[in-house]
Amino acid sequence: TTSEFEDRLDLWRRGVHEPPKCSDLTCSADLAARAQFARMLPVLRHRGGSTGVVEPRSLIGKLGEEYAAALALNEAEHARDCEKSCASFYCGEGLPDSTLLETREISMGSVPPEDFASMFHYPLDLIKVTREPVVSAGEASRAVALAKAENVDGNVFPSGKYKLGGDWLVHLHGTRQWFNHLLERTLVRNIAASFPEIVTNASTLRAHSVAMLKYNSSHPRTDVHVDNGIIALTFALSNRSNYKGGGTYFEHLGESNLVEMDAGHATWRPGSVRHGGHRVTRGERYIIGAFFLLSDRVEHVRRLKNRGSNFRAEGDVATAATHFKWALEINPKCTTCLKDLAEALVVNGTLDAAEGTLRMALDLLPSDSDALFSLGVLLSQKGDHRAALEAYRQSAAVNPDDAELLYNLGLKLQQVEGSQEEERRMYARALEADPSFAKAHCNLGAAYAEAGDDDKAEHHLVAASQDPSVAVTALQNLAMLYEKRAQRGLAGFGALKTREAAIDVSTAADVHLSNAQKTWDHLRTIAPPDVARMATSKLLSLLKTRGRLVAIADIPSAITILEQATALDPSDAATWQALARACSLVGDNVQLGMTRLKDLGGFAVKLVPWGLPAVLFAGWMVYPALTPGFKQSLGLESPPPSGKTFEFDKADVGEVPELKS
Ligand SMILES: O=C(O)CCC(=O)C(=O)O
Ligand SMILES: [Fe+2]
Repeated sequence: TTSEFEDRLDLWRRGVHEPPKCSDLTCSADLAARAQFARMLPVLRHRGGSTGVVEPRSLIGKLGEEYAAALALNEAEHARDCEKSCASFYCGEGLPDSTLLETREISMGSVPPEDFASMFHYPLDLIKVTREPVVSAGEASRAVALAKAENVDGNVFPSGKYKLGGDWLVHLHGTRQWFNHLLERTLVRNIAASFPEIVTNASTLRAHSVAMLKYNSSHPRTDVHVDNGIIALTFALSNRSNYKGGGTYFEHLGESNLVEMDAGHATWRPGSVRHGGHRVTRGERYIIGAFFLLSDRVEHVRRLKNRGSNFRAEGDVATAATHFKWALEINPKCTTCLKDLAEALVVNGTLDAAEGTLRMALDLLPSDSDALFSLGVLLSQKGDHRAALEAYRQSAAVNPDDAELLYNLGLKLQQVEGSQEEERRMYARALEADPSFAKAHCNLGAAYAEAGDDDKAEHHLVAASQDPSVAVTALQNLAMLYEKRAQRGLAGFGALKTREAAIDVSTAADVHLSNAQKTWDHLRTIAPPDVARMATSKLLSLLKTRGRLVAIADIPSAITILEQATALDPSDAATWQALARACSLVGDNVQLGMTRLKDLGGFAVKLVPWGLPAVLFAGWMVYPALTPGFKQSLGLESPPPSGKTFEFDKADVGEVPELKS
């Protein structure tokens, strides 16, 4: 029927070339899978999508001398990179008798390659996956062994915010030799044959940025990203039985369409398709990733964009934006250029223009989780929190275990919907994705503290306090948490009838107060001046409370504590008074207490109302003196003053603010 035909056509355009097998039971499942393919829409909308692409040199008249100079710089860089490639990697036509491998083809989605876009045509079935292995599994495993002998595992390899094991092949001499043979034997001719639109001759391929990468459960995945070359290769070296998870993830295809390859298989594709190494949960997965240049074609779009990013990194936003605009003049559908430009516009404060630019990127590539994330950040900055929440939600639907995204989503859920449980769930998911994510620890700790789950709150706040980026907020929350615990322990203290009971309760509460003291003290040493001042005043009031509380069981310790308080603030009369009382009780020797107090200096004489005979205070400290006045005089009728309001603070760490590209 027509609708079946359309379904199949949709699937085919998405690279699913074999129609779903339709027995009664599986048919509905296939349709459900197809429903997931709503990302298909832009392919239809942007059919014939390379319209507007312009030959770079033809723009010199319009864009002027600086642009012409930038193109010349691109050409010089390109020539240098090609030369460098041939110094390390095979440059030649490949063996003439190497047979062409059979591949299956998958659509790269709605947006053609960023460079030479007009040369490609829909359905853009440009992701090639081998149907037969390029080398045997045995040879692949020997290559890994060779690289291991060359210490490939000794290095950490960053991919955005994630890390993998692995190393560049230029550092692994033997492995590089093996790879070069492979280029010569099969890869060069096969890759060249896959892209007749742009590869004039197999000898124009120039490999660069070639690395062996290792995934395992501690280094599980890459960011979703684009590769830095017109053509990219992923070569699988481990059998699928060696690991769980893994595979190459293409964002426009979704998690249910991973490209999974056994050892010896490979995929090659345009570098600009958004993809990543999918999460490995067990075992080890080795691959080689390689990018290719074409010696007779300069990738002006990619090079302008990269140079713009370099200017951006140096803080020159205006020049960066000019480069992104130039790249967009050549190819208006360069989505990474649009995202980079949006970021530059945000820095310039032109938020509406930035939003328009981001929405153009999303119109071309609605499944771009980074563009959705950036839109969320942008809308949040514009104060449209509900729309920001929606953008984060959409981003999470595409990229469900991105730590920063889940974290921002958690914040926004709480802010917009007041949903504390959902908020905690998102922070917890962010920490599953990245257990060392300090902001998520900080806010999850605060969220648990708000919910009254003290143990979990303490665990996460302690973890966050180790990281300088959030330590100030985390320590503040942690100190308040300890005070809150002490305060809870002291509830009903005023009604206790025996000294023993009072000692039990106060000793238990003092564990928390002593933790709070250490925490405020730590905070004082690391915080900026205004927070340090606040921490000092908190510490002071805490010491006064502790002094009174500890005095019930242990007056000499109370004296030490109160002395610390007077040292912190010698102008506080009440502290001197409490110290005088405590001193006067040491060994029931009022005289000693008086002497001690005088020794402490002129302040005491000035501030303590000596009209009251110290001897009268003697009775105060001996619990129980059962009159309410007695307890009041200790300041223990009500909970400790330093912890009356608990507003756990998340605002300081805020949303992750960077727009991504
Ligand atoms: O591990 C994969 O499958 C993808 C790795 C990757 O991003 C690449 O080879 O460029
Ligand atoms: Fe990649």
